[in-house]
Amino acid sequence: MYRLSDVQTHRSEKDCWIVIHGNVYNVTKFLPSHPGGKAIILRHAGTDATTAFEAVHPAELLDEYLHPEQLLGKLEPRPASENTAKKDNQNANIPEDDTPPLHTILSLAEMETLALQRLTPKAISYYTSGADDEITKAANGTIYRSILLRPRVFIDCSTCDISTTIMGNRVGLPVFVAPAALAKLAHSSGEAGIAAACSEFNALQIISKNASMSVRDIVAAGPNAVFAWQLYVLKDLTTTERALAAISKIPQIKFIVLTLDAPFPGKREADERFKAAEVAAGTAAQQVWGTEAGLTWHKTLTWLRQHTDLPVVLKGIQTYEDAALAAGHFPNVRGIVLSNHGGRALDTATTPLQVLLEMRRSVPWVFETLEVFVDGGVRRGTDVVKALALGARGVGIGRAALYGLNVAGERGVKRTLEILADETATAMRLLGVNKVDDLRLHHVNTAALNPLLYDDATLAKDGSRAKL
Ligand code: HEM
Ligand SMILES: Cc1cc2nc3c(=O)[nH]c(=O)nc-3n(C[C@H](O)[C@H](O)[C@H](O)COP(=O)(O)O)c2cc1C
Repeated sequence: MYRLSDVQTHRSEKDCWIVIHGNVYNVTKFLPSHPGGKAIILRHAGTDATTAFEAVHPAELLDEYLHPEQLLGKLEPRPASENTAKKDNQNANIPEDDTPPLHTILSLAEMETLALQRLTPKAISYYTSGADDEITKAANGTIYRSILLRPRVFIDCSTCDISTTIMGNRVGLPVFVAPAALAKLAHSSGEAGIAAACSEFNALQIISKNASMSVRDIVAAGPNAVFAWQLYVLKDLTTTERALAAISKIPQIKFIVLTLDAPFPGKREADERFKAAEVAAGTAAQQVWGTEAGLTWHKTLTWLRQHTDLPVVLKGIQTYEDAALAAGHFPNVRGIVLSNHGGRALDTATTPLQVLLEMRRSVPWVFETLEVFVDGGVRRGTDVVKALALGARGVGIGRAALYGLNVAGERGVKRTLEILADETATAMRLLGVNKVDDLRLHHVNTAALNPLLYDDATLAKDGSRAKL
């Protein structure tokens, strides 16, 4: 049993103790490998960091990342009046009463503008940043504007059904919430707020491996939502295997999404600058990455099959060759997400929409074998119908959900999904389409993008499959 005064004497980089949930931890060795940087932990060194920790992390993370010997023992209970736990106001928002009536927010762009006025500087640098010059981040969205829609007339569109299925699960709309870490930086309701909003639409939420709340709490908040769980394979495989075993006991999780486009962190300068400013005396902020960089097709997918019976979706596919490799070879792989991590990983990488078109051109058979999803830059219902017409089964939003969450918690995400659902239905009606499956290639003119597509003439001619 330790007293707080004992803990207070260990507050340096060479000797750092913190208290979380009444337990005293020696985190000295963990400091350099903390993915959020050492500075933020050092700010709480020698204190009770429970409030700060809970503001961004679920309790499970402690067992996952810290070794048993780093748990030193219990903190002597103190009367509530003496509770010195630091109140961390890093996630403080402008009070929600300042939020305009949500029905007056008409577009995702407006929601984003509002969020950017409210989010803390930390959250802005973490959420908005893209890699390097943010060329891919911007292109993900602008590329949708190069596709023109081809509406048909004299088609009865008095009804319009935007529901569909994703990996065999009925969902109320073809838009899903992509996995994004640390939703509590946007709003205290965190990923549970997103789940509750998804529940209203029977929508899919893919829960990030780096969610700020426990998966059980998230799924409990969304009784009518559909859930998948996103996986980063950690360097410590046993820890990942334990996490997969825990997930398999949560029946609401319908499939696993393995993210592949970030084997190493991208250079997100806005975020690095923020972290550097947090670090004392100009010490450079290190890039820290806890995920395994040595994943390969056979080794990793065979290993994964041994640890989960759930279908697997590969996220971060960025070429038609990899789409082809994913199809047909591994029975557990049933889907792919064309994604470049919202422009957060490799800058100037191809946009998901181009990859979708390249797949149509070079490996159209993949659409019969796998469910294909896209994410990145989706802001309008017209974006959604374009991706669907080209063969995507569903379209993900990342930042847009976090912005809605920031503006008004669950209600803000609900409004975000409502805007996209309404815009999607309007676009379908005006195109002369009354159900999702009727959106077809002839509804889009993609000619302007032809010069921007990767041209592998040989493969296109003989139609041969990419080799493993
Ligand atoms: C001591 C146990 C802790 C563990 C095991 C831990 C673990 C992690 C992990 C795995 C991430 C990665 C999330 C991502 O990349 O998206 C992360 C990020 C982060 N952690 Fe911790 N953490 C700990 C303590 C703390 C404390 C005490 C704070 C204080 C507020 C904190 C604040 C953050 C923040 C703000 C991030 C954001 C990541 C970023 O800026 O890139 N963590 N932590
Ligand atoms: C703040 C933030 C955190 C993210 N965290 C994850 C993550 O933990 N796992 C993952 O697979 N993708 C993550 N992504 C990528 C998203 O799943 C998605 O691919 C991307 O945000 C789509 O682009 P958009 O933000 O333009 O919609 C994150 C994206 C953002 C913006």
